[in-house]
Amino acid sequence: MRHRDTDSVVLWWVTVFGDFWFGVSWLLNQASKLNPIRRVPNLALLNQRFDPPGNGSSSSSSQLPAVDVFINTVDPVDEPVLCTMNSVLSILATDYPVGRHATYFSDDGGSLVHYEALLEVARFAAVWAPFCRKHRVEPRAPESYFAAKADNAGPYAGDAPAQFVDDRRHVRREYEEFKARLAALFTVIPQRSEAHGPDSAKGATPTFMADGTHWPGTWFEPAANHNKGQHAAIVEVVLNHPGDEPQLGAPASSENPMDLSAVDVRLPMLVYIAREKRPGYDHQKKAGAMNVQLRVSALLSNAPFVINFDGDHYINNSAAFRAAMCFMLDPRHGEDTAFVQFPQRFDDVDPTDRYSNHNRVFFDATSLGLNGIQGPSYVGTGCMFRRAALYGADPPRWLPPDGSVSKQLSSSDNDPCHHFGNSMPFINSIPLATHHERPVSPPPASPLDAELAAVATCAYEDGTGWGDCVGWVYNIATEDVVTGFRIHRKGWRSMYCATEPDAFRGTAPINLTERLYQILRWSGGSLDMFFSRNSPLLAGRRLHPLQRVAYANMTAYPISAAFIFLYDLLPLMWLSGSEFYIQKPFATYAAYMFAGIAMMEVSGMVEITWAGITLLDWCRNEQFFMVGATGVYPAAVLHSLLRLVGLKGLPFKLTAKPQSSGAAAARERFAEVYEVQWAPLLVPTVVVIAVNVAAVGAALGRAAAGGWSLPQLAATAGGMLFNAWVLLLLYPFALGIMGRWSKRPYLLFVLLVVTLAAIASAYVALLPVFAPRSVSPFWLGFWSRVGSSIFPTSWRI
Ligand SMILES: O=c1ccn([C@@H]2O[C@H](COP(=O)(O)OP(=O)(O)O[C@H]3O[C@H](CO)[C@@H](O)[C@H](O)[C@H]3O)[C@@H](O)[C@H]2O)c(=O)[nH]1
Ligand SMILES: [Mn+2]
Repeated sequence: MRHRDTDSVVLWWVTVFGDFWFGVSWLLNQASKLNPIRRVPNLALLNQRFDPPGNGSSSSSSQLPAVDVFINTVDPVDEPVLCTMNSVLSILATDYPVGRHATYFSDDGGSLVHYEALLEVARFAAVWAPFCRKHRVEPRAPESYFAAKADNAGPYAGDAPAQFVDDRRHVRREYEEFKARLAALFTVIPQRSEAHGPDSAKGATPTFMADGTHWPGTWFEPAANHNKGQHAAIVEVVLNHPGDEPQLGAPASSENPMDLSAVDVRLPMLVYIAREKRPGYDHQKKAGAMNVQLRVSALLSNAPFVINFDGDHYINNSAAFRAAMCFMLDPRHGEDTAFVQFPQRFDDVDPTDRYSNHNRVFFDATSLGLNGIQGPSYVGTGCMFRRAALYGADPPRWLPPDGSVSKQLSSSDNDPCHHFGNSMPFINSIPLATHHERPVSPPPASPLDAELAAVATCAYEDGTGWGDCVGWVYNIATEDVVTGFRIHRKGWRSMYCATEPDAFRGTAPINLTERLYQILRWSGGSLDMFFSRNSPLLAGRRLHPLQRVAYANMTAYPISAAFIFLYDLLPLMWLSGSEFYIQKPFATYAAYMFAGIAMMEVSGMVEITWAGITLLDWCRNEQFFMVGATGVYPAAVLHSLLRLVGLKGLPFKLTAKPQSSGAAAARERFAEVYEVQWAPLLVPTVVVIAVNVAAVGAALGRAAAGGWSLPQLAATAGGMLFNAWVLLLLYPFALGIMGRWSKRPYLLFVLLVVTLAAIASAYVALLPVFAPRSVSPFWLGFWSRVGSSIFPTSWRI
């Protein structure tokens, strides 16, 4: 490399360094894809060994280990209660031995609506779960089940085809009534409280439960000790442990037209939890909620396995728990497997997936690459854990020959990581949680109410290892990636499990601004992790070297954006009109560059073809990375810098959920795609678009004014390719800020042409004033944008 111009030496270094960084990240990115592995669970073998046929899900002789299911929500309105309750129903009806799974519902809003909705769920599930078992219907979330077209339903799989149509009609009616009762909760509860009248002593209107007592959680009219950030801990068992013996239902009768005489009608255990909230405490959002679930469930059912998902995700394939068990119980790697991650799949994403919500490249290619190393990262939902691994145990393969996981966890040395808090029943439960052969705990003999509330208080975790080396990790926006990492660095492995049909499905933000806030949280959290004690660079030797590389890439990727952003703004210099000189790329350089681009594109193609992803998915991924890189990732870098100097960083918010209640049916589908919500986060990308459009317009003007020789024109055209490329990558963003107009995308092109013409003529008019004699720094863009335009990303965007 030769460089003769001293004027632009700083820029020269920036681009050299930037391109070097892109090259290195590309190479590192490839490193984690060297050994992609797709593993398929063998359900037949699992059932044969642990749940012999003939017994079905009603078996009491099943040897399948117990599972505690965690589900989280915050607010019955922001996260529509119907959607959340559908998730709960899909769990209660799932195909797993009824006595061997228990559901822990965490309500961070402390709302009576959620509690009473669960009571309604318990009532409706008495019809729904037996119906699903009898006719083996899928999916077992009623809203999705009834919404599916009959021709998508697949062949009938149950034992009573003759009764199916009648039963389905009956259950559908019941479901409609259930929905009406759910919707009514928002009026019934305030009316009930109104009827009781205000509490004269406190001067507030309490929210009353059906039995006439005060609800200990949040009140409709918040009062001291009864608002969202301040209320007592509540743990209520909604459905108790059903016992291990199957209970057949009643034959059809006039009251109950569904014949259940051959169906197990038990329902699995269901528990409502609202952890204590106190002002001044950092409640650690979802991670804090799940650590409470971990302790409460330990006291009640203490299953050796835990599966967690978000309130807006439901079980779409009721064999999901069994599929995960195939990996956990596998004699080859099973006992060293800490978690089994399923891909996240989404309903209700607009058909063209404008903002890459499906993240196909990450879920269908990258994750398989990781699966061939030490395993996929944890992505927050649809993941089954080994409880002992969450408690901070070492995997068996790293234990001394005479050690065992349970021995290690119960050794109470002074290690703060073995400090689980001071609940003796909890501490006693720890060694038991490692034996998965153990049948599920019977319901506790002595009343545990006080203990249950105690482990759900804020103060319980003070001075313990919770949030640090026990449970889900705190003080970070992406508790998921870092929690998975903490487990990997101990030497555990994880498994990736994609099933057909999808194991879980959920909702995703399809509005541009919401989506950008989501990736801001992810990228900011990831970068925080990179600069924290949990940095992949600081992990010990138990972390596989390639896994370390993958984690480094997965957490440091926002840094690349700093360069991309800069490159995208380079045309600005040329617009300034002052003299500027940059060396042209010489022929050999250009040849290498094009060969490099071709190689990267081809390897990308091979990758997506192997993974079975469509070209559109891939383009969306590239496009959305560029959208992120121009606004969100620089913001994430800023956030991390603020945190590094001890400031608070950016605030992160709950991802908005599609509001499916009420008039939704009448409303247009995917309406959120067309909503424009202005936010500062949008501005940098708008600037990049403006700069690139202006640069192209100015170049056209210059060409029209006859300011260039033919070779110069050709060179400019070459440089403009890259402006066009940037604009093409930002196309979804441009559609996003057009709002409803984006229903007619051709308008965007009309607008583009008009703008270009306007800028070109303005430039021609102004040319005599500024009279630049410069050589186009498109050259700069030309060679330095090599990296930015093709920098591939396969991380979660
Ligand atoms: O104080 C809180 C905040 C959130 N949540 C729950 O956490 C889940 C995820 O929150 P959401 O705002 O929906 O985030 P998403 O962007 O949809 O979540 C993705 O990204 C998160 C990491 O940032 C992961 O934890 C999630 O599993 C993953 O789906 C939801 O069920 C919430 O109810 C709580 O329980 N308490
Ligand atoms: Mn979500």
